[in-house]
Amino acid sequence: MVASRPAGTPMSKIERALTLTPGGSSKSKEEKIFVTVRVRPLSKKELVGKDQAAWECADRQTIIYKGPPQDRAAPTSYTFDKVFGPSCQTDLVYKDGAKDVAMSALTGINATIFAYGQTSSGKTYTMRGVTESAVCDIYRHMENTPEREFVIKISAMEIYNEIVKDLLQPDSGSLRLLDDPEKGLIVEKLDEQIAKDREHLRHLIGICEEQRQVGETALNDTSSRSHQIIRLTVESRLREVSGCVKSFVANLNFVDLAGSERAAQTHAVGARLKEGSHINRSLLTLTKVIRKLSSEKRSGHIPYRDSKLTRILQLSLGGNARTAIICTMSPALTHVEQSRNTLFFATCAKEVTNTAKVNMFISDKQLVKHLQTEVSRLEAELRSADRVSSYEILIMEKDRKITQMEIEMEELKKERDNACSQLEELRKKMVDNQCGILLTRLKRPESVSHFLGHYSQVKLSR
Ligand SMILES: Nc1ncnc2c1ncn2[C@@H]1O[C@H](COP(=O)(O)OP(=O)(O)OP(=O)(O)O)[C@@H](O)[C@H]1O
Repeated sequence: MVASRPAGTPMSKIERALTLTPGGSSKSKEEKIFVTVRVRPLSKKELVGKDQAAWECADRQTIIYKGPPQDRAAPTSYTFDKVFGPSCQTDLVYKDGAKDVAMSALTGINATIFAYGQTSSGKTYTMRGVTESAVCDIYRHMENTPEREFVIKISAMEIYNEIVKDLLQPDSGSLRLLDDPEKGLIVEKLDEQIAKDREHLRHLIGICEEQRQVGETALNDTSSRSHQIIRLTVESRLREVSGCVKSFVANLNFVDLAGSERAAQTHAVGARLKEGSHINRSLLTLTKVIRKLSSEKRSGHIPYRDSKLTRILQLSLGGNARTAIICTMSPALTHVEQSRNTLFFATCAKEVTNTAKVNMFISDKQLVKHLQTEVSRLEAELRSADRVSSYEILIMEKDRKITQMEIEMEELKKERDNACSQLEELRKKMVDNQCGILLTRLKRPESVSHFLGHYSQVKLSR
């Protein structure tokens, strides 16, 4: 069975793909997107402006509005898989909100961690920590699993004004998205590098972050103006196995989205305003996709193709991946409208179901080796089959001869029986003839004594 390659994996050595569970059957697991909300502390600016904290985490899953009364229709309480308050460290956000999903990539399951929220709500702050922790855990797992050989590759892109750029090769210009019927979506010419070790991977991630478009807005001095996707491709296979070696291959995406706010709130003009419209187009499509996927009847057109962001992340939105979304928000009362938008997005996202599979691949090299072994085995089988069939022909020939002989014997028996009955008749006739002759003679008296002697002889002979 040939399966599609994880979307966006650059053209690599993997050409043929199997989508199988480790047990061998092709199974997929349905699972809702794991949605968490992180509320950051009030910022210096907010404190100076005497802003008020309008949100509180009531327990580990519920966030409640505790500001002055507002629109009656607006909910005052929201429930998610986890909520993290202002005092929560990123370590815990990672452990409870992303680790389980991220580590799936080590067993061949595509995984994506998103950060969604308005500008300055803490997306980049959160994603940096989450990525760092995930990298540590990946290398720890590799060290603790010596029986498997791992290869970690990294590629990274940003979507800025609906243009896809390579963060590892900033001079490569705008990259095209191609739809491959077998491999899924491909980001053409996207550079992919093999991480030699943990430090090298950290270094490459650092390069990506430096390259990202940032700008100053009214809400954030170093606001990320683009959507950033750092993609780790995790390949692994057992070191010592004979026969066909299947590898686990999965993508692990760390997605730091641009701010979800309205342009007016950032007082954007000129370039920032243009960015805002493009950012919002991508985020608007993301929201539409999430809303459509979360609706009860999921049928109908899902507008993945309306933005680059949703095309690239299609698998993570209702497809073959496990996904966690960390929604970040400011506790400030002044941002309550944006925070409610974020919570509405999070509410829809938690209704989206993904169907993740274990992705197993056989490289061309491995496949050729396996096929050669298989051909040799079949040839040997064929040779022994030849020997078996020559014996079978011999036995069939003998059987045929036996049947022929049986038929001949049957005919011979019949012939013998016929001959016997003819002989009997002949004898009868002979006796009758002799009796006739004797009766004629009996009419002459001199012959009586001769007849009696002869008659006793005939009787004796019968
Ligand atoms: N949980 C937190 N604890 C302490 N400081 C935080 C937290 N979250 C964010 N910050 C601080 O708030 C500021 C804005 O955060 P960050 O840049 O991560 O926001 P963002 O959502 O990525 O914004 P943008 O969309 O504009 O890029 C930064 O100075 C960051 O250090």
